[in-house]
Amino acid sequence: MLEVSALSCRRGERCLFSALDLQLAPGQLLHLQGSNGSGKTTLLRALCGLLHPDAGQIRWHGEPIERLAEDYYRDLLYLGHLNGIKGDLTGLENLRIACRLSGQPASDGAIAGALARIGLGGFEDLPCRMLSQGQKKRVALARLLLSKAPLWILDEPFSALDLGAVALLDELIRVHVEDGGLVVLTTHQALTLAVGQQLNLNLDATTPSLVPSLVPALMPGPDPAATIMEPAC
Ligand SMILES: Nc1ncnc2c1ncn2[C@@H]1O[C@H](COP(=O)(O)OP(=O)(O)OP(=O)(O)O)[C@@H](O)[C@H]1O
Repeated sequence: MLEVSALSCRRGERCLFSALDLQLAPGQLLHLQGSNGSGKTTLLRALCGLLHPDAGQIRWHGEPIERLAEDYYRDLLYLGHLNGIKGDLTGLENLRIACRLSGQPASDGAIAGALARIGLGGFEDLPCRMLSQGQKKRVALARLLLSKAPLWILDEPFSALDLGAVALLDELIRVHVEDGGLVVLTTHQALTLAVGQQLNLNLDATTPSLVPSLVPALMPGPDPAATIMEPAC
């Protein structure tokens, strides 16, 4: 169980969100939405322990994440929107390092298998700077196939992907949630993915609130013409 209580975050002079409460249980997905600059990445980084909130607490299985430290990071797979891919390394080398750093080393055979499944068979030994944006994204997403972490935090995982890769990622997320995993993700698009237990959180709301949704889960997207509302910190 991931629990957020009374979380507040400022960046510069702006209060991005305040007094935010949420709970995510095994087998649930949280779709985080909001306009550009509303604080989605900030919230994800706070959930990963990469950024200290101004107030509030984040607990994993009842323990504050800063106390759990490595025990929390072992349970967490975070894919940021910049992919975390080193251009001078091959896909295989990038994944070998990422798996080791996450405490779950993978064999080269397993990594090559994951790259093949994600549509990069034959590209394993190419430096990633020579891959297209979508192919780099696929290298990063191959970590989903190699990780045993129950909690996936994914920042814009669908960006730059073609239709085939979107369908594959939909499937990976759906199976993970059905198997009792937890997923927090951001997208600017409506989510086509259908999972049984989906929550939506829109940071554009003055007081962000959690909305459980039916399947398929579609929340109205943010209105680009809408005035940006400042939550009170
Ligand atoms: N290091 C920083 N110092 C000051 N302000 C920052 C910093 N990082 C981000 N911000 C500001 O915090 C706000 C929220 O940024 P964030 O990246 O969380 O938004 P987002 O909702 O993920 O946006 P997008 O949809 O464009 O990716 C932005 O206004 C941004 O300028």
